[in-house]
Amino acid sequence: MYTNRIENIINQIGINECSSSADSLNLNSPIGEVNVAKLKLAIDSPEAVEYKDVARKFIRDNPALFPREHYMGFDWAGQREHVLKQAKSIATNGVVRFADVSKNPTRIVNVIEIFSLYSNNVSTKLGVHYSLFGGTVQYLGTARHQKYMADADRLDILGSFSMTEIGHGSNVRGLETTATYDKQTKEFVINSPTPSSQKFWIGGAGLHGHFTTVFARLINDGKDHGIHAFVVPIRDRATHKVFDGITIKDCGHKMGLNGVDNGQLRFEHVRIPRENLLNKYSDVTEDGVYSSKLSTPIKNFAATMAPFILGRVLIVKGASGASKTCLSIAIRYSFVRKQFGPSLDNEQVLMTLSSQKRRLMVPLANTVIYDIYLHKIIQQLASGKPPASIHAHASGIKAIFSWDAVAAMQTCREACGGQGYRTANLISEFKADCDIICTYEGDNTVLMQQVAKYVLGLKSSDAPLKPFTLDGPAQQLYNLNNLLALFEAREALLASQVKAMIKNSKEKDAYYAFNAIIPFAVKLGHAHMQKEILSELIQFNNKQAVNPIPHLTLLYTLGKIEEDLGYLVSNGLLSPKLAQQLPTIILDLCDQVSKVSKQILESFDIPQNCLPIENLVEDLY
Ligand SMILES: Cc1cc2nc3c(=O)[nH]c(=O)nc-3n(C[C@H](O)[C@H](O)[C@H](O)COP(=O)(O)OP(=O)(O)OC[C@H]3O[C@@H](n4cnc5c(N)ncnc54)[C@H](O)[C@@H]3O)c2cc1C
Repeated sequence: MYTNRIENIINQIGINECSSSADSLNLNSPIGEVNVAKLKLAIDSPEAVEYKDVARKFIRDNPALFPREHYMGFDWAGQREHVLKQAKSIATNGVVRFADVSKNPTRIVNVIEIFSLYSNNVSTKLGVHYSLFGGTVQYLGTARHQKYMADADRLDILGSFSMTEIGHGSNVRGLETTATYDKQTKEFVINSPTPSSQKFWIGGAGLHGHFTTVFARLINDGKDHGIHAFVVPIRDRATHKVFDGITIKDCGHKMGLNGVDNGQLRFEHVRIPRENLLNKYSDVTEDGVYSSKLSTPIKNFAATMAPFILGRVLIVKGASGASKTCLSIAIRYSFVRKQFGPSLDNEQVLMTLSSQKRRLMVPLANTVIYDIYLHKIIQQLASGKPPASIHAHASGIKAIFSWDAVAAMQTCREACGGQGYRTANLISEFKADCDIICTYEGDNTVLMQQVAKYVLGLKSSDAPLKPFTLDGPAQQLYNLNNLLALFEAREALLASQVKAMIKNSKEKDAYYAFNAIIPFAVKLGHAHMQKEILSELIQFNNKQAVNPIPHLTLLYTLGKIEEDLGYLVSNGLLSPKLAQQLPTIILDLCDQVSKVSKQILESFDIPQNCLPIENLVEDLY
């Protein structure tokens, strides 16, 4: 039935399956006509378009809840209350649902993307509750934990996720909070043994939360079994009073996301029932026998981190929504704002400037390409049996999309000149709210090392290097398969260089040997992700050539090659002659994409109330 629904949508829109291959796509010719409906379906994905449209409709139908002034009329406390009101209304109307976390992740991640077209405050408030709290309970819990779900679904109770401590952020294995089993009372005792073990930054716990999932070291009979997750009630549902033994402080005003209440939590010998251990993988019997389905504490730890995959996809969706709105604001402005021209009585709009096209079209291409790549990760997640690669690839796309999104928002701000700095024009709000996505749910620099370690662990990284140089006429740079071969050769070379550096390191200890080469590992992570994305996009374009996605794929790819020109040329992977031609090819592509950029923005189908009230320039013209 589900397949039929997708086929129906495809038939209605008339997507031409398998009409051409990336080889035969002539990317050295102008972009043909753009059909906005087809493009929307391709970017949103046939599986998700229906879900996204439900969320779009909800925003459009509720202008009082989603005013075009966003949070400008509120003080800090008022903003938090309004974000809670938005989240509750979304929940009670069934637009976001707990069951989707495990049964239909495609729905929840796409719905949340649409709310981030409006603001990352509301999408984060929802993401923390549904994906971090709900995901932990659903992925790590068992039938005995389902009792929380019905109330939590309607946001009658609010959940949070307590992993980070003041002393340990990225290094989760170093957490100090303890959960000691007391077999006399059949309870776990949750304790913050040191000042540095206080939970910090816990989203949703500062003001509103009733429950939190605490990540703590499970101690049984004096033995430390490593990090496990526990459901801990923190506030009384009826009185909202914080329970005895728990101290909660507000983390204070932040650079952004001030509609989300982040809290600091300290536990002093807080007792919870034995059953509150999320026991999908490990358990302690009533009489105190610990068992685990996983053979080692490291494997148990890895399983405990599983909910992060959904969380990371949600973060990327947040970056995607915010980027689309900011790009929409900046590009629309560039089509109306006039400045300079051949004469004073013939001033031209900003979008006629080659520099404006160059700055805005590359981020626009990146946003579309990352979005399409994400379809694959979401499908893997939704399959219920994701491949082993999903952890590395969800981490990798989270890191590169968030880095590029934050850079894109700065570009959008500058592209609008002084108007970009005006709060009412919203870019500053998105920019401040999104900055943190580079750090939370895994710091990007740390995540990219995980991608590198994944690549270094692949058998293919031991294969002998094949000589490779991309050379010849400029036409070579228009062929996506050539560019994929270039990306494959770069990844293989980097992997062999990183391996050699570690092997030949003067450091005896493996930790220090890796530490000495982290920047190269991060570079390898980028190289791998760029190759994966291009490979996926070639397959996508081969199946359905929807204008202008093949040209956007080329622009994304050439942009990434240009960012790494030094390495590619100095290592002989790209000829200096082709490297010289690259900037003009990119500029020409940006010019072409700018001509269809309004249709691309239309395909994002951003509800009007997500956008600034005056479209920046109506004041002026
Ligand atoms: C607004 C906000 C909301 C949050 N919400 C939550 C929440 O709901 N629940 C929760 O549990 N946590 C939450 N966090 C915490 C967040 O996940 C952590 O901030 C994050 O994991 C990074 O940890 P840290 O801040 O301690 O930075 P650190 O880990 O101390 O990192 C500091 C710097 O050192 C670098 N670094 C660290 N280790 C390495 C390494 N091995 N290699 C290279 N570089 C390294 C990092 O790149 C970074 O630049 C939130 C944080 C914020 C700011």
